[in-house]
Amino acid sequence: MKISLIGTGSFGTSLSLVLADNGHDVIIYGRNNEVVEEINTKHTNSSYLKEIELPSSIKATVDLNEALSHAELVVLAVPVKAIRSVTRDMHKLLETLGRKVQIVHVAKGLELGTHLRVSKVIAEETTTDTVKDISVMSGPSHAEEVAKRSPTTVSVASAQPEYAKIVQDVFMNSYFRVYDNDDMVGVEIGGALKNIIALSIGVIHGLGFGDNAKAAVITRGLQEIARLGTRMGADPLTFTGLAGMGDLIVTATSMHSRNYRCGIMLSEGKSVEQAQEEMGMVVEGVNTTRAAYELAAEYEVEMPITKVLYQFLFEEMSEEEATYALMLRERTGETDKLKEVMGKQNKEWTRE
Ligand SMILES: NC(=O)C1=CN([C@@H]2O[C@H](COP(=O)(O)OP(=O)(O)OC[C@H]3O[C@@H](n4cnc5c(N)ncnc54)[C@H](O)[C@@H]3O)[C@@H](O)[C@H]2O)C=CC1
Ligand SMILES: O=C(CO)COP(=O)(O)O
Repeated sequence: MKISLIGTGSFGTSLSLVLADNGHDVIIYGRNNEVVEEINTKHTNSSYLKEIELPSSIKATVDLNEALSHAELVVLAVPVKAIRSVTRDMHKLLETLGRKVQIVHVAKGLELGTHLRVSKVIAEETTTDTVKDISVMSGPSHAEEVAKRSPTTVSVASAQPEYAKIVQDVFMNSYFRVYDNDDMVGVEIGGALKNIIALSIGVIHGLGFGDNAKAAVITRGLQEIARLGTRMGADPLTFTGLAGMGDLIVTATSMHSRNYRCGIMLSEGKSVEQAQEEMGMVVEGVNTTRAAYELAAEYEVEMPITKVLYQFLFEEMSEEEATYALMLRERTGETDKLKEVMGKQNKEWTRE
């Protein structure tokens, strides 16, 4: 299949390798001339993936028009904050070209201000004249390990299940396994909100807290992800899967994770801006903490870890105050609030 990847960062590049391994005709669009030149001439992308040799069949371009002229399937691998402008540009070009494509996005976050899931942002900026379907692919998949062809599993969800199957077919191979899932809300919310918990775990790791504290934040974090997600229409079961627990484990326990590493830097007294600058790659958890904090208020869902991280990041709450705020909360049952949300939904979870 002719596939265009948008974004020559860590994940876009590693996915281009999977697709090239599967024999697809792959072009990758990036805005940075040097990176594009390096992919085309040296078959490496050393700014994002160290010591990885890319298949020489992968072509890169700085011309979005060229990338889209080629595509049947477009894989969107840019940070959440770039999704709206990139899809707006794509829509205009596709209209001019008279072309219609399938989109699968891999971005993990919520849009600031609107609090929208990424598929909703894409839908707002495109029409059925230019886009056949929008899918999301998400799960425990550090770019560094995918690029080393280390066994990886992810989920794909789509509003129209037949399109999820196309994504599954295109990506699946002996080291990259794709499960389809019919819960788009859950897959997107799991991927977005795990970054909040990974950032929190980075902070508590940096502060020297122990494994008990980490397990507590991971587990209670998953409960609050499931509460907000279920309230938004997700299937609670999705959060026990790859896009939920799976991605939470991989991000909250690994030095590959930019969110986890950003948390450690914050615990060392660096500012959010310093940490992001030093990372040189996207840390989605910062904006997503703000969006999820606001969304939780909108949906009237309790999210204590998100709230405390929000106050720590944006309102100068100290680590000590943050710890007390969590540990000394009013006593509560372990699963009561999730059950309450599930009861309130009082309807079948929705595909969209
Ligand atoms: N790195 C990973 O292991 C994984 C990342 N993701 C998600 O994929 C998304 C992208 O992440 P990474 O590739 O890791 O980020 P990255 O920071 O490594 O690369 C981002 C790329 O997007 C490009 N970009 C930014 N704005 C752009 C624009 N307006 N037009 C064109 N290109 C633009 C940057 O130049 C850069 O090449 C994020 O939402 C992330 O959460 C998902 C799964 C795994
Ligand atoms: O989502 C990821 C792995 O599944 C990568 O997480 P980070 O963005 O924290 O690096």
